[in-house]
Amino acid sequence: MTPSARLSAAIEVLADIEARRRPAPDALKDWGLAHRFAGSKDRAAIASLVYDALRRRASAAYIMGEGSPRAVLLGSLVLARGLDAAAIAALCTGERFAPEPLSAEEARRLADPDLSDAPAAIAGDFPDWLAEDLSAAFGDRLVEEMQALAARAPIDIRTNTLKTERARLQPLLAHLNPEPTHHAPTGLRFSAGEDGRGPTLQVTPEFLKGLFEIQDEGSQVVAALVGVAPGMQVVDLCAGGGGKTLELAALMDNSGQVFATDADVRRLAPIHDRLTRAGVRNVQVRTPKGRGDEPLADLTGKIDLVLVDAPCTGIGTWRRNPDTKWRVRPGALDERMKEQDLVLDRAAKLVKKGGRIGYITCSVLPRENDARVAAFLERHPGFVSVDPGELLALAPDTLSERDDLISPAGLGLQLSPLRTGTDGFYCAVLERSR
Ligand SMILES: C[S@@+](CC[C@H](N)C(=O)[O-])C[C@H]1O[C@@H](n2cnc3c(N)ncnc32)[C@H](O)[C@@H]1O
Repeated sequence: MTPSARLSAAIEVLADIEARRRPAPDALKDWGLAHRFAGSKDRAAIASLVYDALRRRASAAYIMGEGSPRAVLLGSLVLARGLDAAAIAALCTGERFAPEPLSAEEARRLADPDLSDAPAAIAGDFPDWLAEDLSAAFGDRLVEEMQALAARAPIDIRTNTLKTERARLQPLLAHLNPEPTHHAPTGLRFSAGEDGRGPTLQVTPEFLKGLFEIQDEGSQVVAALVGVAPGMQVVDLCAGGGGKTLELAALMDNSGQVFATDADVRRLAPIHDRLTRAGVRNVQVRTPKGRGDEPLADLTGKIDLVLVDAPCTGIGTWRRNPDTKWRVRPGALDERMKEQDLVLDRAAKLVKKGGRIGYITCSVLPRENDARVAAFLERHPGFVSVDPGELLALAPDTLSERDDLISPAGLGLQLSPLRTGTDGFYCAVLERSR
């Protein structure tokens, strides 16, 4: 396919997403099935155009003066890819599969993309209804923070230290140009190429041998801050597919015990293969046997550390999942907050005296973060929150002096693309004092 034909295809996919309110991956898959002549490079390039357009949907519509799929796509070529009006006009020839030529109005707007008077929700590309929450999170750096969350994300991996070390892994992947991550001690980072796509790491022999896991650097950092150590009895209460379980096992050097579970058995299912591939030997998976089953009943009051990698809106991962930002609704936020309270209450039962809960979200909203911790402390007077200064002391050297990472109500730490070059992650630790 020509670059112009890919633009037309991306406009078609954006129209489908809008008309049928579909998740972007589903719409892209359908397009691929209906256009089997398109090769994998074409499909990847179209996906990248669609994701760039979704990342900048509000600002692209603003500079173009309208929100049609074509306008958003054209606007995003300027905002996300730095193309100028002449380059875009050269792609929009109207010939064969190319988009129609630019109108005079489109050409004028593309030549002068001005966001200086745009409201914060437009300049920062986020839904209006979240303005208050996000202002509470970021104060006068709101627009800068949100623009960083609307940029493309690199791909990070975590070296599986049960099998190798970063200095040995990096040369094996040298053909893909990884750089050591700035903060996480065992991470490597791959930049996205010109088209916004990173390397397909899952097909490398090193991945298949379990030498690394794909995991954002922020996720790597927060899981290491909750104070896990070899020999501990640990519960990973929201283990899902096991991303953090694998990191816990590595940090514990395969000693002690991790009990991994999740309310959703389908999400938990892939964990078994991942544990095997990674050479993990200290994890017991506890799969619930139907609704209402408590597979951890025998562990009440016995656990040193319960990791709560809580269900959340995922706003901190908007760089990677830009369509979710336009689909998240206030009702979903309310639901997630209820689940967060429930899962924290469940964790409280498991912790022994002097033991801890590590509460993690990939959100930047204080209502999912500090406010949930504060509400938990109200409900559970036997717990205290660990001073975030102590968490910083455990952090890699590059972060240990970063008081600016302390969350707005001072109960935890907040990472973000602007602050730490990672996804947006929150982390707080609660200790059982009696
Ligand atoms: C952020 S995801 C976990 C991701 C996972 N830890 C990883 O690193 O790949 C949150 C998980 O919480 C689970 N969950 C929601 N409510 C729960 C509950 N009450 N108890 C246990 N798990 C719950 C969801 O099914 C979901 O898999």
